[in-house]
Amino acid sequence: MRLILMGVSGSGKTTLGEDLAAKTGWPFLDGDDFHTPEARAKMAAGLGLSDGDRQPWLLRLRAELLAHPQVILACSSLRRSYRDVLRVLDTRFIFLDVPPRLLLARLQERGDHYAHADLLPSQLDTLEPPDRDEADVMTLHVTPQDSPADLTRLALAALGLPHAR
Ligand SMILES: Nc1ncnc2c1ncn2[C@@H]1O[C@H](COP(=O)(O)OP(=O)(O)OP(=O)(O)O)[C@@H](O)[C@H]1O
Ligand SMILES: O=C(O)[C@H](O)[C@@H](O)[C@H](O)[C@H](O)CO
Repeated sequence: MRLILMGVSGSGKTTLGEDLAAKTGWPFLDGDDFHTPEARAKMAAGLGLSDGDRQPWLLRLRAELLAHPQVILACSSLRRSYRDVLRVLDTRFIFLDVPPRLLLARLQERGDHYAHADLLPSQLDTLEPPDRDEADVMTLHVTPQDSPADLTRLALAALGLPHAR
């Protein structure tokens, strides 16, 4: 399975991805590591990326997915058209749906990252939640009470994967 963790900045993709990778032994790729320096600088300045900025990045991530039949990828995948680029054989998505207030609190707390809270409005504007026909997307409605361990358990159960390696 190629598992893609989607959601806006601060939704917890990296946290969940690293935990799932530790549990499953599958490799973990973070979409953040594939941005160009220019794209990072733009986001660090609080400016959202355009479709044109994201296109080469999505194509790089698609190539990574094709090269890794069993992998966990953190990628915001905000628009339907972006998800369609990432849809290769045996792809599943988990959408981390987090209330904006919780996202804001997390991003204000997080220090060591180029994406700050000022990027959040453009992330939320760009987000297209999964359409009804996107049967390969499973949504996790995250509350402030859900610890990383809770979300890992829910994700593993939803995917039908064993809970421990
Ligand atoms: N379940 C959780 N409970 C509490 N805090 C969390 C949870 N998941 C993630 N966090 C915290 O929220 C912040 C954002 O998480 P993370 O970096 O994993 O998000 P992300 O979706 O990968 O963000 P980005 O796309 O900007 O890289 C981090 O400081 C992380 O420690
Ligand atoms: O599509 C996007 O705008 C980007 O993927 C962003 O979401 C960042 O990569 C990330 O979320 C911030 O670190």
